[in-house]
Amino acid sequence: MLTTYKMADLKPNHFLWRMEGDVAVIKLDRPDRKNPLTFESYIELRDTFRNLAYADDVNAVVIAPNEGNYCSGGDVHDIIGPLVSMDMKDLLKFTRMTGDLVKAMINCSKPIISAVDGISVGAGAIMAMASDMRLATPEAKTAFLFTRVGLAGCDMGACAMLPRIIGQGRAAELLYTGRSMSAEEGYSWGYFNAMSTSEEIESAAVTMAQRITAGPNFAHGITKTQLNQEWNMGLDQAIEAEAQAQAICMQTKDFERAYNAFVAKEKPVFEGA
Ligand SMILES: CC(C)(COP(=O)(O)OP(=O)(O)OC[C@H]1O[C@@H](n2cnc3c(N)ncnc32)[C@H](O)[C@@H]1OP(=O)(O)O)[C@@H](O)C(=O)NCCC(=O)NCCSC(=O)/C=C1/CC=CC=CO1
Repeated sequence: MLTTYKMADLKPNHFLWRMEGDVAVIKLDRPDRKNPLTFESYIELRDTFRNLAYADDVNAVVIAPNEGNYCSGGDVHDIIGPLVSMDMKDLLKFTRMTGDLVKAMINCSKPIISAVDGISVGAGAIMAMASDMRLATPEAKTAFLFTRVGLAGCDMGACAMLPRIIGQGRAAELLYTGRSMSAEEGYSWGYFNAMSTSEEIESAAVTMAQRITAGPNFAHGITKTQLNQEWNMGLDQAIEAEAQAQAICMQTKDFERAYNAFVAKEKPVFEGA
């Protein structure tokens, strides 16, 4: 039998988390350094997103800022420094591990919303980008600054994801120069879905997540899968994939509940299957 469990069973130690109803709110916990990622937090986030599919109590995730900043990327002292003297085998192990965090977020069947305040750079910017939706405060500064540390802009899927969100030319500029994208630019380019204040961004993201999780969560999982898998499909293949996916959704009780509620002129109550 497939094991099912709750968010608490995942026992994360390297980031903060709490539940807001069926929304898991997680945040990095190094506010004095603007919340960089350590080896441990990368791995724990990767494993958490991998396992969230089986957490019965979680229908969506919010990645929130901590003390005014989202994430300052890989920890320069604990991670970036040691990379300079690593051999190719270990470097590849590291870059694949960081890429696996993005894969885990994309493949996680629960919607992920990032609430971006203050600094969101390097791997932090990628984590926000790999989320389904993003909110920002006017203070949000987003930079894919790999080029500024002598590396290529194509890290953790950036060259695949960013052009799809903001367009090829804008993505090229940000990835070549490493310059900061302001919140205003990000909003006008469609990178950010909505704006909020520092005081309210976390609750705004939770409210947005709960508005989604009040809907048919099994079907939302299908939507997320198709949104991400159809990148690589031609239209014929996408339409067939959606035909199969929708036929599966039509077998759920949630679909029947929505139909019955419509006929009875009532609001449907979804149960996630
Ligand atoms: C732009 C900054 C993030 C913020 O600038 P500013 O607002 O002026 O704040 P500071 O005074 O610089 O920072 C406050 C303190 O935090 C420390 N700090 C900031 N970022 C980090 C970090 N990433 N790691 C460790 N510590 C950090 C900073 O040193 C200050 O501490 P003290 O008060 O003790 O001096 C700016 O800080 C900045 O540019 N930071 C570095 C950002 C960076 O280079 N991140 C890594 C990019 S690469 C990456 O994310 C991931 C990968 C993974 C995969 C493959 C390859 C490479 O990298």
